[in-house]
Amino acid sequence: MTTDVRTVTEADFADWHRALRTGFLHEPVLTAEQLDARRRQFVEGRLLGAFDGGRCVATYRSFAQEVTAVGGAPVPANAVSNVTVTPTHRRRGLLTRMMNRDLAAAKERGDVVGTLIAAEYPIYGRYGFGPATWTTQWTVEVPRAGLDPRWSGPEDGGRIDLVDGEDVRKLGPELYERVRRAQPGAVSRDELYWQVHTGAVRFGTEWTEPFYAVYRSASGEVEGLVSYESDDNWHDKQPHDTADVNWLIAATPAAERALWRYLCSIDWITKVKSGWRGPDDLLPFFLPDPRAARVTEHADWLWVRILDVVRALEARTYEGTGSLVLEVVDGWGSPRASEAERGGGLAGGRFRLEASPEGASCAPAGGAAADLTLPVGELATVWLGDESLVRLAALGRVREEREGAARKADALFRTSGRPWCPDIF
Ligand SMILES: CC(=O)SCCNC(=O)CCNC(=O)[C@H](O)C(C)(C)COP(=O)(O)OP(=O)(O)OC[C@H]1O[C@@H](n2cnc3c(N)ncnc32)[C@H](O)[C@@H]1OP(=O)(O)O
Repeated sequence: MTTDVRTVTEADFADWHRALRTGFLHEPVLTAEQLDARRRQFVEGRLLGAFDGGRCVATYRSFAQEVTAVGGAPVPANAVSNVTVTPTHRRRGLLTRMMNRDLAAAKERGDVVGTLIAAEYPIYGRYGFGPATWTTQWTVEVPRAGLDPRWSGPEDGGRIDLVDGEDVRKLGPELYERVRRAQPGAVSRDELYWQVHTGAVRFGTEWTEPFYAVYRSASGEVEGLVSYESDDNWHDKQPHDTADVNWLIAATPAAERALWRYLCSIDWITKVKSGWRGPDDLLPFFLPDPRAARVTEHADWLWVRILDVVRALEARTYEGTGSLVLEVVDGWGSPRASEAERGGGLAGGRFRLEASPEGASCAPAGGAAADLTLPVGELATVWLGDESLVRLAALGRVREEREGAARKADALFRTSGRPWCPDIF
């Protein structure tokens, strides 16, 4: 019997969710209320499923998103999520079929990139995605940090107040818009994001009501928000509580400093777990002893798939000045996929990039000699400025066609701040 890959209708929704939960090894059945909450994510045509004898055995969802390019421009993205194949149907090419179909549709629609957060590193490179941002978690040993225990609020005239979820739904969206426009790699959030992350809409995962704190500057401007939980951990008649940060967003270093300082000042808290931060986060250096902040996790985070090289390269800014001819190789190599299914050539070609701090142009380079040859996934890896072409050349992942081209390209592509995506989706 053939397995049919097709778009999912409202009638398939419960079955599709059962397959999704099964693929992620979660309890397979959702309550009617949880299903209703999830219906808000339903967009006709953007959910795919594979069906075997009428039963859903694979899931895939994409949705419209914007990702911030270097310099702050929002770039239209096809965000990919909810990818699962039921264990009984794995390694028969179902993901490949869904991915090919969706990326071709995204290209057709005019999306510039695809984005996703990869569950496992080896899955998505074959489809032309590359890891474009990284993330780090720290655990701060508060007693070792060297902080003054008498601290009772920001010294800069700002203030910190505790608020509830409803306040966060009011204050968060505007603050986040400011944050994401200044943060390459950050992605857009819709209203549902704020509802889910403040417990107003429950998708079926466990919910513990967190604490929320807001930082306002001396002039009363909302500049930072944090959501955190604590574990009520006492032993030997001593508190050993951990403040576990769900998320912290700050539009200014002052807000960031004040919120971390606040978390490290809470009585009973001996550890602060930072949650997923950008790898060059300032947190350790807010502490008199930065070694009190130990890196506990470090991993690739946002993966990008370039769908339109010209628009992707023109959307970002460049700190250096120069001209480069790039041979971008596209097409992936699943031996089981037919040529039509592979979708190779979605974005490949030879392009000339002329860049300077004043602006950039990119156009097909015709027969001009290439400076660098690189797979489309490696272009994604350098697009947000986080990887070095010299390193990629040393690894044999890009090829210099002209000596010194990788160093020259680094001078254009690399950025002073590292990209970061605060979200998981
Ligand atoms: C954005 C997100 O949603 S991330 C979440 C991803 N989902 C999960 O991790 C849930 C558990 N895993 C799964 O459901 C499945 O294993 C999937 C979705 C990752 C892969 O689905 P499949 O249908 O088995 O993939 P498919 O058969 O199309 O595989 C294509 C190729 O990728 C390879 N591949 C697929 N998954 C993996 C993996 N986890 N690790 C290494 N290689 C993989 C296959 O071996 C195959 O290679 P080949 O063509 O050279 O033989």
